[in-house]
Amino acid sequence: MSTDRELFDCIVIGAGVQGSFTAYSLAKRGKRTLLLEQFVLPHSRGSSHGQTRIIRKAYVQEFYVHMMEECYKLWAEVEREAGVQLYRQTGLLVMGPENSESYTSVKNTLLKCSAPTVSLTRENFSSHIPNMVLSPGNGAIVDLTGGVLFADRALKTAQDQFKKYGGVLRDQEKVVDIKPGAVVTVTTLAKTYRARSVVITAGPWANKLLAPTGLQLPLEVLRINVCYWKEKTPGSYHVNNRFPCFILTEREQTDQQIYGLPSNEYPGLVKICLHTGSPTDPDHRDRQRDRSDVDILSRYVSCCVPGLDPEPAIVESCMYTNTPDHHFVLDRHPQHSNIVIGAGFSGHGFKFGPIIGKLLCELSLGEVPSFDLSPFRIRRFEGLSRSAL
Ligand SMILES: Cc1cc2nc3c(=O)[nH]c(=O)nc-3n(C[C@H](O)[C@H](O)[C@H](O)COP(=O)(O)OP(=O)(O)OC[C@H]3O[C@@H](n4cnc5c(N)ncnc54)[C@H](O)[C@@H]3O)c2cc1C
Ligand SMILES: O=C(O)[C@@H]1CCCC=N1
Repeated sequence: MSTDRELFDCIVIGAGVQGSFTAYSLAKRGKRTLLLEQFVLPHSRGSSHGQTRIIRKAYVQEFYVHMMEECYKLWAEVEREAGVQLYRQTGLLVMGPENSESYTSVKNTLLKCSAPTVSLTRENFSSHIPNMVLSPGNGAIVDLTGGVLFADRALKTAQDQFKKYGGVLRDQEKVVDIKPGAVVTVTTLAKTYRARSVVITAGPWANKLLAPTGLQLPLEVLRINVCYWKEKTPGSYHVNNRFPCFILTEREQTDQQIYGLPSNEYPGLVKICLHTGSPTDPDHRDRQRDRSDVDILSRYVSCCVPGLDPEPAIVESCMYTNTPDHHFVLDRHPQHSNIVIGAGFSGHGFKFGPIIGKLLCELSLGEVPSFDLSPFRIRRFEGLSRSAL
């Protein structure tokens, strides 16, 4: 096994959205950065593939709204820098039982943070949102900043800009060992590399990568069925027909959320998914075929999105990596401060890519992060994370 002679400032492991934006931030700041990816790029085996993701300010927690305030600016900066469009504003319709905690807390946070919104009534709902039914007892508010991120394009843009700033991207190089130290040694199936710091952004593989460093986080990997539903009348759910992204904060007194995006990637097909799935091993994702969520979605489509065929036309796979509280992990390794971890994005991390990249870059350079990271610390899992050291 050969050893690369260069000493990198930082090695980022995993070229999903978080690793790609971390590497981009480091290279933009002039740091010698190596980005390692186990698969040939682009690939559809992790969490960042697919053409679209929702971007929004609509959150229960104010800290996410404040992060997004900066993140919208960072998305616009990348768009300008690369000369590509990554965001399309559609508005995000938030619906939920009018007096429920899940709905009122999102609504109150949006209003408290002065995010631009429009509150809808039962009377004016259908004139604003065509072809959708507001369930009895549900309220509706539109987060006007909500919209679609062109995900595959965003990922490629982050990687291309990283390379433009002088970064080194090696795909098809699976990392098999990390040796902590003042200089960290990273071994792939092809080579050994050395760096002053390492950032682990390995998505569903985070715990496999952390094992040699003696740390295990309480992460649960879920396989998600990504369902696309056919319009009965072509174009009726297209953004050009004012159809927004939407989130239903809870369904029939369960804590399950349903979300959707206007037809875009497949002509005439609308993406509507359940915000949960079934436990899986990322190396054996396709072994398991639980479709109970598809039945739940079929019933929802029949009653509330009546202009769609209630059988999915396409079902694809993706993975979530969930923490117990569904908040991210953005922290230094408890025993090795030059190993930084970005993990547990819990099915809602894409929209934060540029700001997470900036924050992980700051952590890896030993700086005080420009945002309060206390909600994202590893020590909140005390008793749940395992350290072998
Ligand atoms: C169906 C679905 C819908 C979603 N919708 C939204 C949404 O609307 N809005 C939103 O904001 N977020 C959404 N998300 C969440 C978002 O996509 C994820 O939070 C985000 O993509 C996580 O990125 P990541 O970089 O952490 O992980 P990944 O994209 O999985 O990247 C990790 C990378 O590390 C690589 N890797 C792992 N192990 C190794 C190794 N040993 N050596 C080298 N490389 C390695 C992997 O191959 C992979 O490329 C959704 C997710 C899914 C699955
Ligand atoms: O993060 C998002 O916006 C989406 C939609 C709601 C559930 C999870 N992902």
